[in-house]
Amino acid sequence: MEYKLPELDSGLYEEATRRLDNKTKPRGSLGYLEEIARRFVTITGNLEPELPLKKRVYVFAGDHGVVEEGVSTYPQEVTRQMIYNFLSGGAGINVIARAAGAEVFVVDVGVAGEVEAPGLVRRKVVSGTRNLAREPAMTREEAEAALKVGMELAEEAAREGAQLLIPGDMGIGNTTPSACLICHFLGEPPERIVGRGTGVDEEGLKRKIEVVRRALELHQPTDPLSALAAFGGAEIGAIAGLFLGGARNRIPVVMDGFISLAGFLVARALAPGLENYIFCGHVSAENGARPAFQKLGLRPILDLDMRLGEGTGAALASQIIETALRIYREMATFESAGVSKGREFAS
Ligand SMILES: O=C(O)c1ccc[n+]([C@@H]2O[C@H](COP(=O)([O-])O)[C@@H](O)[C@H]2O)c1
Ligand SMILES: Cc1cc2nc[nH]c2cc1C
Repeated sequence: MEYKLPELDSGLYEEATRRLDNKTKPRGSLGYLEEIARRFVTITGNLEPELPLKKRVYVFAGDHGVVEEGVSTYPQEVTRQMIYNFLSGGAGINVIARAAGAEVFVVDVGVAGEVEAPGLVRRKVVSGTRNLAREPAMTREEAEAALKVGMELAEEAAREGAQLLIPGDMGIGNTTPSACLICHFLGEPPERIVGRGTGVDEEGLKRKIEVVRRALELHQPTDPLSALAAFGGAEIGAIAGLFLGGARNRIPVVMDGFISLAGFLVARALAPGLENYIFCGHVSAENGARPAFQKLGLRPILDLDMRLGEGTGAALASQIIETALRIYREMATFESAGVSKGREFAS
């Protein structure tokens, strides 16, 4: 199964560059902000994006059978407890999303047990995954269903006029399947990628590396969907689906941290070239994020030692993306402001 991505028009990129070059500043002096604006215009196919941006955060929640191997410092019930926190507006992502003017949706895609709460988007495809160290975390059907949740929510967001999508995650234990997926897709050894997640000690880190090594040996998946099924989890599948659905609808998706990176890699394996349709919000402080970015040639917008997940790094970066677009839309040109052009315009 391969997902076809829409064509990108390099003419739009050139026209956006021309417009930026006419703003009252030495050419290129706003650095990466200019590249962000050009890329946004090219991805959306719209030379005049409307501001403020309509931004949506989807926090996908799921549980992981692998927690029985002692790979997290927190108990599994924190996943569910944090859902209530998200819904009452008190979590990190709620605060950052308010500052960024983004709407937050909380989606149960794989939490263990029944969860009912007003405002919760109920799209459960599995009631917690199985232990990836012993058996596939999900069936292929469950993996496909998780992917579909993200894709359908992206479609809905597109119909409702969203202009920027931010995938978030909540799931005790999910840095372990994420590390498995990153090792699998990038061919990196576990000791370079596995990190401390919520903060396991030295012994916990060794245990986690061993679990990932064992899982990679046990499963050896041969296609992207079986990799997602083997390692899990549902929230990672939904994140992958949001990336695919966003790209299909020409809505930029902003990658968050380590879990978001794992979801991106699943999606990119299904849709080669996906990196051209997304922004990397930040580089997570989790061990493997930086080497993975280097290998992929990805440039994060922010590098703030964050490792919370929930979409926090991406939501924060969305403010930089919005500011880049304001520059592109609102800055005066040399002509409109009556400012003399430099010699660089002669060429
Ligand atoms: O986003 C990140 O880079 C990140 C790095 C480490 C931990 N987390 C969050 O912490 C939880 C997973 O950590 P752990 O130790 O339980 O695997 C999960 O809810 C993630 O959102 C997130
Ligand atoms: C409290 C807490 C909040 C989180 N948010 C994302 N992952 C998390 C993990 C914990 C433990």
